[in-house]
Amino acid sequence: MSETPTMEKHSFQTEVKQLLHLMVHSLYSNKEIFLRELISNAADAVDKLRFQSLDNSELIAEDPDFKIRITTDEQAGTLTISDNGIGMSKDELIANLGTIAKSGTADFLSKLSGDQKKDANLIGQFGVGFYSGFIVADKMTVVSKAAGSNESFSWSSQGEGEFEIEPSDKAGRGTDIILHLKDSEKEFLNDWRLRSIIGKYSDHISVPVQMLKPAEPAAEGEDPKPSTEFEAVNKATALWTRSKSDISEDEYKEFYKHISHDFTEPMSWAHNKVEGTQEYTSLLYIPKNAPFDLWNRERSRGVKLYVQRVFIMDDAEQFLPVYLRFVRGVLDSNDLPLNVSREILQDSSVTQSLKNACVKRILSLLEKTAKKDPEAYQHFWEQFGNVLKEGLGEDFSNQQTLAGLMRFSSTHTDSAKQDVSLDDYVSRMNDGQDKIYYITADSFETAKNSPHLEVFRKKGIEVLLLADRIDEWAISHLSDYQEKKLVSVTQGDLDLGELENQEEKEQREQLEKDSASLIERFKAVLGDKVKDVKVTHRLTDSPACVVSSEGEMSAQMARLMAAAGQSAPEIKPVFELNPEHQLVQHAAEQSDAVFEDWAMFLFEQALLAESGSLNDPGTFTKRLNKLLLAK
Ligand SMILES: Nc1ncnc2c1ncn2[C@@H]1O[C@H](COP(=O)(O)OP(=O)(O)OP(=O)(O)O)[C@@H](O)[C@H]1O
Repeated sequence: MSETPTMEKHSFQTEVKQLLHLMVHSLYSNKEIFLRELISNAADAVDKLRFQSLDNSELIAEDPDFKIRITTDEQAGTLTISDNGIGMSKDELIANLGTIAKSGTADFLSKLSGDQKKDANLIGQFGVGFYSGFIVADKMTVVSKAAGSNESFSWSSQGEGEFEIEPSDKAGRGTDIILHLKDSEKEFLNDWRLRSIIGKYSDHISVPVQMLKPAEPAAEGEDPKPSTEFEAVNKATALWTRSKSDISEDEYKEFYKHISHDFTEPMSWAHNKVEGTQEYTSLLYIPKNAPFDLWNRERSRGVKLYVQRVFIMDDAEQFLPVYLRFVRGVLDSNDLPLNVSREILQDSSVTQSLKNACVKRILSLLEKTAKKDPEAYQHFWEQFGNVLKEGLGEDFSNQQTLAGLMRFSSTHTDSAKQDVSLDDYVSRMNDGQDKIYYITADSFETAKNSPHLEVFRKKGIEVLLLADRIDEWAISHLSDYQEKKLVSVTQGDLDLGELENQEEKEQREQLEKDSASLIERFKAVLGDKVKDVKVTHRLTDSPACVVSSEGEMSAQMARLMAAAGQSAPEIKPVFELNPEHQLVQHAAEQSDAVFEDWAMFLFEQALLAESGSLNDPGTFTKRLNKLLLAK
């Protein structure tokens, strides 16, 4: 007995519902992009089947010519995008067209403010994809038959809460996307309008996109006969295979949108054909804006891999390091086998040398942009700088190039904007200065106002102000730049070398001698709370500060580890005292009992300035009040 065909109703995942709603409203002014997205999906489906058919030619035996067809039905008010690609099973229809797999989506959507919800660029970050059909359609039907299967299914929805799925009787493999156009969107039935959109968005797709030939002009007294023959309306050559000089900027931009599903234009790209011992073509793009899930080091990344023009896989991450996870592009190799798998890629020496080449191209593209268009580079830095910083610790062979691409805040402007390069810094170094000084802190304000900077400010020595979470880790991997050591101003003994003159050195030594007994008094009170107590050379206006010892983990790093739930070693600071400061002199005049309060107070105050918090703020406040009231 044959089973009765049954219709099932399913609900969209909550995120899909939210996204659908936002998309229809925010992208309305760019509504024609739905066609680009659906043709793009159709081309991907063809690419996937072409790849599978390398192993199993049976899959395409009955219909070997890949194509995408766009047809309209004026009376029904429908526009259909058909492909003879890989198709979808019932389960795939439910999973692919009912959920969004990207992690972090719900979180991202819930954080959007009212204005952001209307921002096409933000919504566009998602890769608008299939759901964009609902911008112009009040109902979508998807009829699909997976390659190699006898069953086909029809999925349909009005783009609200639910979709329906039922068996269907589609003849050949592949997918038909049928858009039931809204009354206001009937312009998309117009042959000329469709051809112009396809020309604009889909020329570079290697699969032919076909439409019916225009009707033959009728002989006198007869009705024009509608054509039944199809013709390709796009160029149908893969963009990267064409020569650079034949490709317009707009074509490059459109191709980026096709491969990235990004709604905005790329910042820049590098297209290279390489012949010789290795033969490959790479077309790599740097996006303009960061996707919402850039922070996620596990997000899908990498390039689209082709071997001899045949699509092999999406997101081939072997060709780009994690710190370049924002790069999109295509790599077409002549040296890899067609049956290459992710496992083979992992161990292949071809992969390694292609990866090195891709990294070099991206870094030199960034260098070029930084030089030629500092404003664009600044925007890039604000979007991707923190990801690029990961490279300092992960890619030692390109570390110096990466360091040159970094941008920092510094005491030169005291602005939170990160626009100082190490080259800028080096070019401004004082006579006799042989080190690059930096400070790391939890926030820009803490860094900027840190007492550790006093002597540097007094002497006009620039210090880089580092306050991003990753900075401490990243900078700890960079020991020097252009043979200049990078030195933290909160770590180790401060040695200003030639920046200090003979007279200053002598004064300092004298002060150290004169303060020996005071230092001992402080040591007696602070005991094992500190590693040591010393006379400072860093401070001019503050009474005291804490520093960490050279070679030891910095306090900032220990805090980051603790915040990340890791066990960090207990770090005892070195307490540095400014004996010339009035408060320290006042403390020195007190009896031992009162001096104890002063010593503790000065110590805790220094901790506070350095870290922004104290373990026991209550006792600190009580002590402070007591000292304020003391006669
Ligand atoms: N014509 C088609 N043939 C086969 N599968 C398709 C087709 N259109 C869509 N799909 C499947 O549905 C999935 C979801 O499509 P959708 O356009 O929403 O997102 P996407 O293409 O994966 O990525 P993005 O969100 O970046 O656009 C695709 O990944 C694909 O598996």
